[in-house]
Amino acid sequence: MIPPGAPILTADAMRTAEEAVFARGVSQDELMERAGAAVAREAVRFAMGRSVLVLAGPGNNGGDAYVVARHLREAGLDVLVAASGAPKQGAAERMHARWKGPTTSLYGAPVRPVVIDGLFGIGVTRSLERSIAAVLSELVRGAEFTLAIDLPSGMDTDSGDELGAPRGVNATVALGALKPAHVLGDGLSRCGHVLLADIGIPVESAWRSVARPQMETPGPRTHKYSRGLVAVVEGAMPGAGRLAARAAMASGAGYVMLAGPDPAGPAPDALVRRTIDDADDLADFLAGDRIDAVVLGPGLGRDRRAEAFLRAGLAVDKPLVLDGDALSLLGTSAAATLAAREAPVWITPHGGEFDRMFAGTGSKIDRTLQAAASGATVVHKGGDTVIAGPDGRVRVLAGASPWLSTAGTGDVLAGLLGAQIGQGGSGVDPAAAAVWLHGRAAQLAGPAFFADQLVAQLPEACSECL
Ligand SMILES: NC(=O)C1=CN([C@@H]2O[C@H](COP(=O)(O)OP(=O)(O)OC[C@H]3O[C@@H](n4cnc5c(N)ncnc54)[C@H](O)[C@@H]3O)[C@@H](O)[C@H]2O)[C@H](O)CC1
Ligand SMILES: [K+]
Repeated sequence: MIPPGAPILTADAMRTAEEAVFARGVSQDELMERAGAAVAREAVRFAMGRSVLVLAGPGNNGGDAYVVARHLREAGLDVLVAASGAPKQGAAERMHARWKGPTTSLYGAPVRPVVIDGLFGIGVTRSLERSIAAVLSELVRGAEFTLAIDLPSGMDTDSGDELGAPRGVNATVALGALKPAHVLGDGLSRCGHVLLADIGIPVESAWRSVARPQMETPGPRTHKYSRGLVAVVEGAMPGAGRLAARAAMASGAGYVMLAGPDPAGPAPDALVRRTIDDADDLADFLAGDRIDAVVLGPGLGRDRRAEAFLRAGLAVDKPLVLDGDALSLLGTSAAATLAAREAPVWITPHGGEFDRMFAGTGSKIDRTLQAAASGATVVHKGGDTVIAGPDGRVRVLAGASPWLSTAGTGDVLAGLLGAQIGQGGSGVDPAAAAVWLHGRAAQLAGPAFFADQLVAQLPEACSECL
């Protein structure tokens, strides 16, 4: 679980926010006291009277750990601190001095049922030494419950890559804001439940975790066209287009049309079908006044006709979702092609498609932002779905159901996104709404579902947003 709608800050941005608080006259000691007290509140709840081992490192994460230890001891718990070298300066040294309970060295520490991990937080700059990683892992494995302060020790804060962090941390208290490591990559499995503690640091960020969207119940004057007409272009694999169309229908679109060479096959009667013979025909159809959004790519194919359909779609002056085969056809010229288009466009690549389209460096957030500089809003899918807009805004949905890894769920997302943009909205907002609905429908579908069953859960997911 990741707190929804929460700001995400890099390590540098967090330090800048922290500096601003110091500049207003709050001392480093005060901030560390707040951090330690916030973690201790959670730790007391989880410890339930069991004895606690607090791991304290050499920096400020260790400073927080000494504050936690003091509070837990005052709460009557049996607390032992295991230190990897005493902090030598600043607030951390003063918190160390205030600790009056027993201390042992990290290497001699006994296994205890509750572990508080305060070895390293956002200050990790390199992989943990093998001996430290090994003892940390052993203590966590031996514990019944482990709570990490800010981050599990041994995570790269900005990328979510593990640098020796243990497996098996049950919960992490993020201090002041989420960091990318709470929502990306290895962090998804290493942090456990993520709790966010407000320690009085005002944070501003264009990056946030995805929150439940607000949807509107149709009013008395609403009609099918005002709820958005979504045109889904069908291609070589008609089932994909039908899934996208049905997802749009089941998530609030007023009118959905399926257009292609042979738009037959099983689908609801409410789905309007339109036979399109060639790309010129498609261009004429898509130019129709009433169409609000176009979805192109699911099951499109990669032959010459598919290429011509893609060109026709790109030329249309309407909000456009490109998915699946359309992304493969864009290939390495994606950035240039998308930049040349003036009307809004969303692309929904999974990791493999993304890597074939864009180079880029840095974390998944950095790379997705670089791709969005093309002018497209990019929905970079995965266990950590990163949405980035050309305006620099980022939304991340972490920890969606792993059962989504089945054929057709991407087509469902493309259709959902078509319905969202057909109702207006620009950039990351409709994409975040579509991604939330997709993730929620997957939760509702439970295990071992297939894509059609995901569509069946969409009305229920929508009802939670009204
Ligand atoms: N977010 C806030 O505003 C607040 C954060 N607090 C806590 O402070 C830590 C960050 O503290 P910092 O001192 O910058 O870094 P760390 O404690 O994470 O570690 C620094 C320490 O460790 C050494 N080091 C780094 N990498 C390694 C390594 N691989 N192996 C061994 N040693 C390593 C480094 O040289 C330093 O000596 C943050 O996470 C919060 O927990 C505040 O207390 C409250 C405000
Ligand atoms: K830690």
